[in-house]
Parts: sequence; structure tokens; C-alpha cells
Amino acid sequence: MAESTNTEIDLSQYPHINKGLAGIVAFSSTKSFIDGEKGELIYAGYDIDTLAENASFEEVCFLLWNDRLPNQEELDGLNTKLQNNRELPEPVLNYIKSTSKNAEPMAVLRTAVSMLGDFHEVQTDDDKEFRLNQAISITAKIPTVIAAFDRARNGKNIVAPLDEKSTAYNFLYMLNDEEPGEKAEQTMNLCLILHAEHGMNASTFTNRAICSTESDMYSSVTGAIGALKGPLHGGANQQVMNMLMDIEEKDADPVEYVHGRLERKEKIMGFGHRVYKTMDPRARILRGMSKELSEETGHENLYEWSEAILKTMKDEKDIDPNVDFFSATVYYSMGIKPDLYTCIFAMSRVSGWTGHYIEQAENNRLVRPRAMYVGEKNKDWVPVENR
Ligand SMILES: CC(=O)SCCNC(=O)CCNC(=O)[C@H](O)C(C)(C)COP(=O)(O)OP(=O)(O)OC[C@H]1O[C@@H](n2cnc3c(N)ncnc32)[C@H](O)[C@@H]1OP(=O)(O)O
Ligand SMILES: O=C([O-])CC(=O)C(=O)O
Repeated sequence: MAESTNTEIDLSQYPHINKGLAGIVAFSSTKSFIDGEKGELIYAGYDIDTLAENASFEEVCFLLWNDRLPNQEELDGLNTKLQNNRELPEPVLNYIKSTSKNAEPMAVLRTAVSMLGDFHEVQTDDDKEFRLNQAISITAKIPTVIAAFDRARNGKNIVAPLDEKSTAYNFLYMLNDEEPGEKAEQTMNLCLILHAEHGMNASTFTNRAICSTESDMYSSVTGAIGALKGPLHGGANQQVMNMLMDIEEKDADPVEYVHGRLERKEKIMGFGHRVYKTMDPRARILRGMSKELSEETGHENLYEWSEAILKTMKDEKDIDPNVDFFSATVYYSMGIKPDLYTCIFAMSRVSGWTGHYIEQAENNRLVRPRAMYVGEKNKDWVPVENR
């Protein structure tokens, strides 16, 4: 065995270490502000409640890409561009058709967005215009990928995107092959607004780190999708639904169920947040939607269990729900399959990711933090036959 001759770490090289980069401010940004103590969220100057009440997802996209709201002409222009960019290139569609029935939707989305990079827009002289065109193209195509995959894996015909209507309407239309009602469109629009942007979360950080190497937007969004997929981030919404389904299958009492998981030191998905120390304002809005939709669709039990879980988590751990907790029952009430929930998150968050990409590219510095080396040093080389 090689002998270690030096395990001392020169701490002067490392002023501090922040596991998980907690509390580290690495970028300045105009995209969003979060007050974790008050439970406040602002996108480019507008409170989330104001946007939830008044905006369309497309207006939020414009806001995140331009730091201001569009006038009517600009909004019409953006809507037309999004509508005209929804179709997928044939090879991407063929890939989606070729995926296995059991493929993870987020993995398919990640690969499809990566493939879309092969068909990227023509570089224009104006970098900003080029980046905006790419942001529009990716944002327009993600719903088509998700709907096409879901229909292909179920042996159903793939529904071509509409060249009219909102992102929310078109997505539900492609997914179900029927025109959505006004309520369904409004609900989906609201969900897209609520998930669009959230500061330096793990996927946006990943996206900015990739952008900082002067890599392209498709690579950044592909990486971000990979980061969002994990259950500690966007993947939690699917896990919330799995938990509710598990409670149903086991005919369990939700309070005892949560106690059991906490005793086993398991996390309850949809709870806790790195920044919020109170109720996530998006969860507050989604909570109301969940109640209303659960009652309307006869899934009151799921909403009641959610409330029982919320109370137990507050009483036992003083931990509040995050955006992923009530979004699960909202999507369920809309008849959407649980394994698509994180994809719908990505369909919205792509607006924030691409907004941050544009911001990073316009004021770039390579993202390159340090790691504290805690391994050994000065080991002697031992030839392979002697190890
Ligand atoms: C869109 C989003 O990404 S929102 C977040 C979605 N993710 C989830 O819902 C997954 C469940 N939640 C979590 O895992 C965490 O709360 C995170 C990852 C979101 C935040 O993590 P961190 O800021 O690193 O907090 P950390 O995981 O260290 O938790 C602090 C303490 O609270 C506990 N805790 C935090 N969240 C939970 C939870 N959901 N269930 C049970 N205990 C929890 C931890 O066990 C830890 O306790 P300890 O100090 O006794 O060890
Ligand atoms: O901010 C975070 O860490 C996670 C989150 O809520 C989000 O990305 O919406």
C-alpha cells in the first residue's frame, strides 16, 4: 500500500466551505427576487400574485426574456412566433416514436431537447435576437415533445401542434386530442406562470454554469432538465403523487403514514426549501386550486390527505410545503399522468432558464468554484503488480 506522507490541509487556501453552496451569491440577476422569510416571490418586478391573477404564460416569457411586459403588438408577435415554432423536426419525432414504453419522460425530454440542438436556428449578427429566437424555439417545442411522447408510449396517434391558441391550450389539445375547456386552459396557464422562474435553484444554476463556458442554449437547457429531474428538485411533484397513491393503496391513515416515514428518517416530498422558511407563495396559490379542482373532480380525499400531511409536517417538523406539494393534486385533477408532472415543470421553467442564459451570456464570467481537497497527498507510486 502507498503510504500517505501528508494529510494536512492548508485551510488558508479555503476561506470557507458552503456545502450545497448554501447562502452563496454567485450572480446578479433581474429575473426574480425571493424573500424566504416573508414568503414573497417577484418576477422582474411583478409580484407572483399579480402575475397569477393577470398574466398569460406568454407574457411571463416575454417578461423573463426582456425584463419588461410586452405591449399588445409585441405580445401578438411573440404568440405568433411561438405558434410557428411548435413543430418538431422529423428525426426528433422519430426518436420520440422509437422510445421504449417504460422510458422516463424526463429522460426522453432531455434527449429530445439535446437533439433539437442539431437543428438550431441560424446565427444572426444580432446576438440578442439569436438567443431570443432560440429561447422561443425551445419553449415552443417542449410541449410538443411531452405530448408526442405520452401519446406514442400509449400507442395513440400523435397530434400535430396547432398554429394558433395559447401554450396551455395547445399542450392540453396535443396531449388529449381534444379541445380543452376554458377552466383547464386557465389552470394550465396558471401552473405555467407559477413554475416559470425561481432564482438560483439547482437547474437554473446548472444552466448558467453551462452558459458560462460559452456553450450553446440547447446544452444549457439539456443540463437544466437533467438537474430538474431529481426528486430533491422538480422531481418531487411526481413523488408527492406517488405518496398519495401509496396511502390510497395501503388504505393508510395519512397522519400515521407521515409519522412512519419521519420515524424512518425519510423525507416527505413537497416539503422544505433551501430559501423559504415559511409557506412558499406558489404553494399558497396551488393549495386553493387543489381544493377547488379536487372538489370539482371528486378527488376530495386527496386534498384532505394533503391538508392532513401539511398539518402533521408543521406540527412535527415545522416544515412548510413547497411548490411541488399541491401542484401534484392540481395536475391529477386535470387527468395528467404523474410521471409527466416534472416535464410540465420543465415546459414552464424553460422560460426562466433561457432568460438566465441570455442574462449570463450578456455579462459572462466562467463559473468555477473550488472544492476543498480532503484526500491524501504525496503518495508513493506502486507498480500495478505490487498493489
Ligand atoms: C421546485 C423545488 O425544487 S422545491 C423542493 C422540492 N424538493 C422536495 O420537496 C424534496 C423534499 N425536501 C428536501 O429534500 C429539502 O427540504 C430540500 C432539498 C428541498 C432543501 O434542502 P436543504 O436546504 O439542504 O435542507 P436539508 O435537506 O438539509 O434539511 C434541513 C432539515 O430539515 C429536514 N427536512 C427538510 N426537508 C424535509 C422533508 N421534506 N421531510 C422531512 N424532513 C425534511 C432535514 O431532514 C434536515 O433535518 P436535520 O437537520 O435534522 O438533518
Ligand atoms: O428555488 C429552489 O431551490 C427550488 C424551487 O423552488 C424552484 O426551482 O422553483
